This record gives sequence, C-alpha cells and structure tokens, in this order.
Amino acid sequence: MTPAPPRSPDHLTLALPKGRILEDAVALLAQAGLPLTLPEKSRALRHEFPGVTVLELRNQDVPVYVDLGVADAGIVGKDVLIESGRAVYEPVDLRFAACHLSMIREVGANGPIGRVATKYPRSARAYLAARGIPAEVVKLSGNIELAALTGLADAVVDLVQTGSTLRANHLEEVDVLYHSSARLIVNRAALKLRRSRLRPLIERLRELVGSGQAGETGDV
Ligand SMILES: Nc1ncnc2c1ncn2[C@@H]1O[C@H](COP(=O)(O)OP(=O)(O)OP(=O)(O)O)[C@@H](O)[C@H]1O
Ligand SMILES: O=P(O)(O)OC[C@H]1O[C@H](OP(=O)(O)OP(=O)(O)O)[C@H](O)[C@@H]1O
Repeated sequence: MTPAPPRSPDHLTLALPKGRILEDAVALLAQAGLPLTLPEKSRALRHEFPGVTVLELRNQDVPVYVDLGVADAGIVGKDVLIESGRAVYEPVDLRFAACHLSMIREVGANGPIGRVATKYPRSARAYLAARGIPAEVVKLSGNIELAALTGLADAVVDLVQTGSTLRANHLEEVDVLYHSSARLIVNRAALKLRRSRLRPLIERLRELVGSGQAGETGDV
C-alpha cells in the first residue's frame, strides 16, 4: 500500500458518488462556496481544484473512503450510510434525493414471507428481526422489484420515490422502514485537523438547506 502524501490542513478531499446524487451535490457545494466543475466526458476519477480534491466513487464506497480518512468528507444517501454501518459524523441533512425504503409486495399478496430480495440486506435483516419474521434475505444489485414479480422472493425491500415503479409493476408498499435523503458525512479526525475548512462548509450547508438539523446522528 502506497502511503498517501501528506496534505495541508487547508486542503479538503471530498468523496462524491456518480449517479443521481452527483449533479445536486455539485450544485449545492457551489452555492456553499466550492465551485467544482467536473469534466463530463472524462474517465478521470480524481479531480483537482484549488484547495479541493474530488474523488468520484460508487455510492457504497463513499462512507468507506470517509471513514478510513482518505476523504475528509463526502455526500451520500442516508440509505447507503445506514447500510454501510460506518461510524462517520453526519452533520447535515442536505434534503435532496429524498425517498424511502419500503417493504413491497404484489398488490393483495398476504401469504407468509419466506424470502426477501433487496439491495439493502442490513436494513432488511434488522427490520425482519425486529418483527420476528424468519425470512431468508437475498442480496440483488438492481431492478429489485422484479424479484417480487417473478416469484424469486415473497417481498422486496427497496427505495420508493414517486411510486411509479410500483404502479407500473402492480406492486404496493406494505411498510416503510425509514426515510432517506442525501447527507454530508465527515471523517472524525478530519473534523479536528481540517476544522478551518470543514466548520464553515458545514455551517454554510446548514444555512442553505434550512434549520431543523436536530436529531442528526453525529451532530457536531
Ligand atoms: N428514485 C429515487 N428518487 C430519489 N432518490 C433516489 C431514488 N433512487 C435512489 N435514490 C437516492 O439516490 C442515491 C443514489 O442513487 P443512484 O440510483 O444514483 O445509485 P445506484 O445506481 O443505486 O448505486 P450504485 O450504482 O452506486 O450502486 C440512493 O442511494 C438514494 O439515496
Ligand atoms: O418510486 P420511483 O420514483 O419509481 O423510484 C423508485 C425506483 O428508483 C430506484 O431505482 P433506480 O432507477 O435507481 O434503478 P435500480 O433499481 O437499478 O437501482 C429504486 O430502486 C426504485 O426502483
């Protein structure tokens, strides 16, 4: 393993996920005083700006990079953060990418739930255990709803936003596990070491998204 070169305490490394969160994250960071123009048609995965490095990652890898301190802060969905089990500060609910994680079945299904398919096995297992449902949990990677349609599983645990995927596939929510939205996450050591960069960013983001951050885990 090549040790990372020492970075000045004035330098920030941010972990941002490709996909639907990226555009809103970049827009919000620009409003917060970090204008980051990411190249559109580039295979580069690390982008350098004055005083800021951006690492472009898969969603699931954002909490890993932040927890292990390679990135000082990142933006990721609460769903992915819960699923990661990583102990990072989560000082700002950024409000966008709002959706909820639900238990979903075919409309009218009421038989026993023996198998549940999901991209969120940790969340699904916690939910099933809390209700004493001894179902097998099968991890899938995408188009999760198909598992309920095809009989691969008796129910699925997946995200719902507009509900159009459910309606298009004759499915319904039978319970909501939790609500999710994009969060700013921060490495615990970086918060001390790079306080002069991170505190103003946190404050500015809080101002931009409005108050009401009470109840956040890891509030700083
Ligand atoms: N339909 C949706 N509406 C709003 N927000 C959503 C929706 N689906 C997912 N999200 C939120 O956006 C985040 C990123 O979703 P995206 O679809 O970009 O990732 P993904 O393709 O599931 O992940 P990856 O490709 O990295 O495995 C999710 O973790 C969730 O917080
Ligand atoms: O309620 P809706 O507005 O229809 O949104 C919900 C859908 O969005 C997400 O899928 P995505 O498009 O990210 O594809 P994926 O299944 O490959 O993750 C999620 O997994 C649902 O399938």
